[in-house]
Amino acid sequence: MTRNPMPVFYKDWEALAAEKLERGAFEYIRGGSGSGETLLANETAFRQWAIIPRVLRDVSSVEISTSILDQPIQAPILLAPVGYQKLAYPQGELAAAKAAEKAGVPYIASTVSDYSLEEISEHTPQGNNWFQLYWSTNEALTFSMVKRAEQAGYKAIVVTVDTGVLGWRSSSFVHHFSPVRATRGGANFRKDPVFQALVTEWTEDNIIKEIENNKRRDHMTWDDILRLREITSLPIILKGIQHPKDAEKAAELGFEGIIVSNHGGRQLDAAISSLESLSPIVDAVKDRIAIIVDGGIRSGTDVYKALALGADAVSIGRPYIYGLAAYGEEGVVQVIEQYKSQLISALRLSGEANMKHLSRENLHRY
Ligand SMILES: Cc1cc2nc3c(=O)[nH]c(=O)nc-3n(C[C@H](O)[C@H](O)[C@H](O)COP(=O)(O)O)c2cc1C
Ligand SMILES: CCCCCCC(=O)C(=O)O
Repeated sequence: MTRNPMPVFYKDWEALAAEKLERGAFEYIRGGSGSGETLLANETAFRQWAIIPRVLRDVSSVEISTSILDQPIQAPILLAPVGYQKLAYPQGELAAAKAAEKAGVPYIASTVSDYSLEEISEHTPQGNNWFQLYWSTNEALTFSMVKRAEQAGYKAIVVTVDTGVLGWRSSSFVHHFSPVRATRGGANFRKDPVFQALVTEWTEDNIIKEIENNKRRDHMTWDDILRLREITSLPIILKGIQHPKDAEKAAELGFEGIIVSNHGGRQLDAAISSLESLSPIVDAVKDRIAIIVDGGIRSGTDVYKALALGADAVSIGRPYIYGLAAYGEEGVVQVIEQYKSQLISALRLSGEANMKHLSRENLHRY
């Protein structure tokens, strides 16, 4: 028997990433904001739910492929937008997006990617890529990025709405770490014609200064996002929804979906865990729009619990970045395949052949 050299558990992937990466980079990826309350709560919320197995049901065939935004996907799992992926691996976003393409799941490319949107899509001709938008201080730049995403074949725009100001990133203070400087990054900005016109002198310092000046708007409102509707026909997903009233508003305004997320515990420390946010949001929005949840999803059984509580799909951040740091594209494929087989196993062992039938009745709350 050949020994599988890849880790199996999240903690082991994390430990391997810690060995491979420079300390500041690893802590930037691993860390949360403040004292890490929400980071921890995201994971522990899953431990408060248990699966109640059913028996004597035919589970000889179990299907985990599904669709999201009318696109077929091989599992209800997406790769969350994570910026600066060269920190984890030299081929960064290219390797991660290729892994998503291979595994048949969507890849959400961040605004602050270390490869441009065009490079990512050229490397993944069969990929289901979505674009995550940080609303720039410069609206021409915002809309230019959206147009580039459309032209490069991206299938949805994910607007992150929880990052008007950056969370109190304690690990970055301790390690004095700047991800954009560490990767000499911002390739996606550098490729943008509106951005190019903003940089008067094309030096490294000026480029980074302009990225910092332009990457985030701190006074974005619902009206801004509604203007996006006028310039793109792509589905729009709002990422960073935690309150049922905001979910309700997103549905009323006709957005196609939301990502229930606290940014992996990196923004408001002491914010509610993602899983705890989910049920009230599902109740508020019912089946009107797609609901994706992220934060603390560390195995296929966590995916099962999120689906049973009403999510249509989940996205994962750190887990695949650790796979990327450990073994590049292959590591990311391995992480996704482990989630898939754990989900299949959980469905079989709990007597559920059809994951669409999962409901709160499958779960017990301690
Ligand atoms: C290193 C790192 C960088 C991230 N960069 C972005 C980003 O560029 N845009 C964004 O919307 N979210 C970003 N996120 C948040 C993720 O999209 C996602 O919400 C979070 O990682 C989910 O939690 P998990 O890591 O526990 O799975 C980032 C997260 C990490 C860990
Ligand atoms: C515009 C805000 C920059 C954030 C950089 C990436 C990110 O989201 C993170 O959590 O870190």
